[in-house]
Amino acid sequence: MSTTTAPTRGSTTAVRVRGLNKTFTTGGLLARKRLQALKGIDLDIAAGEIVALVGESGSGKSTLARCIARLEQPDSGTLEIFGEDVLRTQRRSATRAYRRTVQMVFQDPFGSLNPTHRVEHVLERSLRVHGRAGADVRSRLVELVETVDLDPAVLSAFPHELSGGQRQRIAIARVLAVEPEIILADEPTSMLDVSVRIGVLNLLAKLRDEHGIAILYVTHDLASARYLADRTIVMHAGAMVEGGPSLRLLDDPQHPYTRLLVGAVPDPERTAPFDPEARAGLRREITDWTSAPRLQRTIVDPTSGHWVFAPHPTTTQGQNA
Ligand SMILES: Nc1ncnc2c1ncn2[C@@H]1O[C@H](COP(=O)(O)OP(=O)(O)OP(=O)(O)O)[C@@H](O)[C@H]1O
Repeated sequence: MSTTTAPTRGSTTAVRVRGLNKTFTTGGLLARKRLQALKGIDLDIAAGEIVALVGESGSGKSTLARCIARLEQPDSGTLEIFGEDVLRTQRRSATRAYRRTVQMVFQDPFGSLNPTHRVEHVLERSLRVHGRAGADVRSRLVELVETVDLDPAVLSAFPHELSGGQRQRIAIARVLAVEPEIILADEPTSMLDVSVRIGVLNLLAKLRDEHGIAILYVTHDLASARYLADRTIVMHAGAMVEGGPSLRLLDDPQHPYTRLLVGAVPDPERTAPFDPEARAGLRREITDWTSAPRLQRTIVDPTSGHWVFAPHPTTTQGQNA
């Protein structure tokens, strides 16, 4: 893709994940522990779509993004990028060719930019490394910083001379220099001041709308998922428990874990307070749901595609009455 052209992939599926599992082994010989970070993940992201992945810390969001970025190797499952089964066809993880299509934006705009180089150098290097620099490098650099809504004057600045929000925009410009079709944004605004977060979210929306980029947006922040993402998927303990169009899902959460997350968001319009007892009740319900003998993906609303991973009706009789 070019940063100036409209979407080219139409409604194609950019990312298709099926049955992805990932286990981490930690500790020494005598205290070895295995942790299943991802349990049978299925996920589709269309070109020109933003999907938010929400859930508490440790639920597996980053691990999933890193598996799609091929920074982690899953134990099993398939990962298709525009229909290509990449775990089979591209044995080596995260090759340069792969990174031309799939790019990751990280949380920390400080850590991701080399402090000793001017912005111009950082962006130019990305263009050259990925073979995207032509004779018109200078105009390409200007175009890149303008795409992320910065003034071309920033090209001569060092990272430390920029604000956090400007730095994250430069990190995104560097990603765009590669002309990716898929961006995995792992908490891209969590280290930024609240006042500049919305600008970065709007930039991601612009990349979806004007450039047709498929975006996986990993966040703790349900309000930003509601604002930005076409669909939201909730992860709990390595599994996807509920998903659907963001507004619908967050307005009518079904899974007790989603209800717990939604209930924890401050809401001046809520009449009843979200008290500790209600929270404890939801925690008990989560345990009942997740330990049910038979769980199934249940469609909540066929029109919107809102679904929840719920106990099979025949297994819940007598529970949670
Ligand atoms: N390299 C690793 N080695 C061992 N365990 C890991 C590794 N990476 C992640 N984990 C574990 O896998 C689980 C999922 O972690 P992950 O970072 O994906 O969660 P997360 O939902 O992204 O959390 P956060 O929002 O805090 O980033 C956690 O229990 C974490 O400790």
